[in-house]
Amino acid sequence: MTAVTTSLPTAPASSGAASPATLEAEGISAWFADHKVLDRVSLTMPALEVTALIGPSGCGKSTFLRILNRMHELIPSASLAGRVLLDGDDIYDRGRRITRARREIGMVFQKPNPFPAMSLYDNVLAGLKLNGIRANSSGKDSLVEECLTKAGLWREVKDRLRQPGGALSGGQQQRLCIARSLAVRPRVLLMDEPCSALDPTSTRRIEETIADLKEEVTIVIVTHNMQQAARVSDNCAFFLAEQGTPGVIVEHGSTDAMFNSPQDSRTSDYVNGRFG
Ligand SMILES: Nc1ncnc2c1ncn2[C@@H]1O[C@H](COP(=O)(O)OP(=O)(O)OP(=O)(O)O)[C@@H](O)[C@H]1O
Repeated sequence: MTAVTTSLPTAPASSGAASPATLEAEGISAWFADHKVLDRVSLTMPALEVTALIGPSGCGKSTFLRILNRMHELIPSASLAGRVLLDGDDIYDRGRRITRARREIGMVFQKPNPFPAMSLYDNVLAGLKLNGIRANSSGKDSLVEECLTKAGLWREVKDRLRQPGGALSGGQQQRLCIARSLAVRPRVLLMDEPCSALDPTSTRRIEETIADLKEEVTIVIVTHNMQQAARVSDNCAFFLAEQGTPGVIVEHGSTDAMFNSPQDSRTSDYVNGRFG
């Protein structure tokens, strides 16, 4: 139990985790200036499950992921159409704060990005201040332990919490970033190729962390690694942008079905490594 409190009206309760939410994308199209890169993409990403977004380079997976937590609109030339519903509420609703969407729907990036000179302890808590969430010191201590434990890093770092974030290995840094994301109690965690900069052992460690986290938070992961998609996800969506056309979802469904009995020959070719 933590003593985290917040000034935000919709913030997580003073103790316990926020509940995982279902995320639904409805008819998402996206542009960079007049270049259309996604065309009417719809996908349900169920709570308590891991959804993998797969497909060749440039088909719009990362763009789609950034639309899911309102990061796409940070790019000056970017625009979009469609809706994103978090347990039925449109995150793009005019009355809804952008910071709320980014807190409820966290993001872990390809390259671990801890604050290198900041202590491990402060790295975990870095998102609290940004989100206007207050905690007393015992609340902070327990939150740091809880998030590092969930991220699978606590045992490795519990005796050196005052060391800088930059002193960790790449894989540990990525788990630190996961702990930092968890500290603001997200309901969904988006992961954009979180293992692509990591060695196989660190990759396996992150995959174990993902498996442990899915009871806590809905996970959507972009990966180029088909073995990884098969290992970590419950559902997959296969994106494709053919011959300069905008990206679409060719097929989506349970990971088992996508890998063992795909309906579309392009899905079969992709998951079996015949292109991309
Ligand atoms: N900031 C940007 N400005 C202009 N075009 C962009 C920008 N970001 C992405 N694009 C274009 O949007 C399209 C989709 O890119 P995106 O990065 O979403 O694809 P992706 O499937 O995630 O690729 P990868 O697997 O290589 O990361 C590409 O044509 C890309 O060149």
